[in-house]
Amino acid sequence: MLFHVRMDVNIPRDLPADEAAEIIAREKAYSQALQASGKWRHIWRIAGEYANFSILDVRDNAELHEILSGLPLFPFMRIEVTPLLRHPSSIREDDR
Ligand SMILES: O=C(O)C[C@H]1C=CC(=O)O1
Repeated sequence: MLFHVRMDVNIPRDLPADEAAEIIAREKAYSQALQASGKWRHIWRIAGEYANFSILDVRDNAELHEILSGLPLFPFMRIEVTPLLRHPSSIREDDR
């Protein structure tokens, strides 16, 4: 199942810089492992914002929730999820 996910990050200003850097480093490793697995198909920075648009390809809603709630930055994120399905005019056979 494909999902479009928007993640907006808001790290509190009073979080010590070294703690923030450590969380961001864990977030990067977590995201890159999921990208390598194929579950996190795309990630794009939204220009001018500390936010991204991502496409996740997961088994079901429960797996999506597990992945998103496991993000190291999850406590500092606002997340919006939009379910996707193949468009009848799509020529991409791998869209599903
Ligand atoms: O920077 C972001 O958009 C937040 C987050 C999502 C993946 C990642 O590596 O960082």
